[in-house]
Amino acid sequence: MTIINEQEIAGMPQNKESDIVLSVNGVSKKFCRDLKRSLMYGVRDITSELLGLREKSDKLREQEFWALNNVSFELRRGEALGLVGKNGSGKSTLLRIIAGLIKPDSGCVKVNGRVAPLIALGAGFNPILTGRENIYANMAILGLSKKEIDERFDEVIEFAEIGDAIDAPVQTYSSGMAARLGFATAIHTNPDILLIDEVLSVGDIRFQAKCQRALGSLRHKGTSFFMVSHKTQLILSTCENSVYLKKGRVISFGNSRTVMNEYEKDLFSVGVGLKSQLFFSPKKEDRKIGFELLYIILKDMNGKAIDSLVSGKSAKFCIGFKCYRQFKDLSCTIKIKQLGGEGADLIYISTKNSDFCFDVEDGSYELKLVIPTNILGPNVYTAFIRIFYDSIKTLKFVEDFTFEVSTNGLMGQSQYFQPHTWELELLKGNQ
Ligand SMILES: Nc1ncnc2c1ncn2[C@@H]1O[C@H](COP(=O)(O)OP(=O)(O)OP(=O)(O)O)[C@@H](O)[C@H]1O
Repeated sequence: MTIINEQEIAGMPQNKESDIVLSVNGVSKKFCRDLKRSLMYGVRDITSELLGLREKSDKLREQEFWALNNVSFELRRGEALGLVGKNGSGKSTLLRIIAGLIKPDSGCVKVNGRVAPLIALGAGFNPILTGRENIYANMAILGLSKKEIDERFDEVIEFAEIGDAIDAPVQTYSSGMAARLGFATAIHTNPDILLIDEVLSVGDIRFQAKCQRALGSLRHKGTSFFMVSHKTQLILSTCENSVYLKKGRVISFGNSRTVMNEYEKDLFSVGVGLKSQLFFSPKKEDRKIGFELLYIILKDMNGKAIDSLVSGKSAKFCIGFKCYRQFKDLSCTIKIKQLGGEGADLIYISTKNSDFCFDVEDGSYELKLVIPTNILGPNVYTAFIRIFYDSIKTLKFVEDFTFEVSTNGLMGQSQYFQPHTWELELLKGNQ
């Protein structure tokens, strides 16, 4: 595990015991892959616990695995801590343990204050109770008195914007409505710690913006966040520090930018290098519109597929597609930015800007963007590709074609490759 020097962490309060609102110490949790076996182990464990025979075991039984393995970190008052890791790395399990929904097999979680979970929104609701009843039940579980709930109730329903549905059973709600109510309930408990599991991707854009504002004002009041997100941008803009989990273990903990770099390098470098090839399986709707995107591949100038680009070298960005009818004025735009990088696109290329819009008939095609010199420095990049016709009608877009640019050793620390030649002239006056 890499722990980034605390002095390096910008804006992080100094390590005072009273500042720590959440401390996770050596937490491990095992699960069983086989349901029948899992039930059998469960019954055995409960029986031996009742008989006082159960010992905490650090051994795995058949089909068991560690979903979390000796996880430790701390969250300070007012801090936003990100939690990243590939699918299945144990993020939700960790949040569920912190929220007290499941027990760890070993280790402990110390919480100093009130924890409000925004986990699988709406999941905490009882479906047969009404929205109103669920607000009371949920807020009471989080430790609010009846009087406190009465005082906040109107604000909760105003925030949730679910109108008369407040007196209907939650099982009649759409997932968006349940999400609104879940969010409104959690933030109005004035939590010390908010556990957020990809919550901001739920609901329409206007509601997401409203959630962002509400979260901003909670942070001003000193609430600490522990948030899971697969969105690099969100983690970097919200969280000073992050935890990177891999197969249940903490790989690094500290400054978000450093942690995200490590995570993304792992995610996209897959050992020897990221294979920059995307193949798409045909979808029903593709046949309906008459356009099927087949693949996106990087190739060298001889047409051989390559895994990454090299700074200063030539390459082709190849997009394979199949048309089932005629399309006039087919166009493509490619926007490239550094993975996890903020701000504007580094490169924007459009067939329109090169007057290269074309008509296609029924058939298979490969559109090649020929790059005589790759100016990008060594790093991982992501491309947004859009294919459209008749100037504006989108046929397909691919949001995250990720590729790596490596160096042949000549680039050093340079961010871009400047195509160049050198000249030496002997000046006459010096003769
Ligand atoms: N109740 C359970 N019984 C058995 N295995 C489980 C259980 N809950 C989670 N797992 C397994 O534990 C591992 C960690 O799961 P978890 O949901 O915590 O991962 P995650 O990082 O949140 O994944 P994602 O990003 O896909 O949400 C996975 O292999 C998952 O299949």
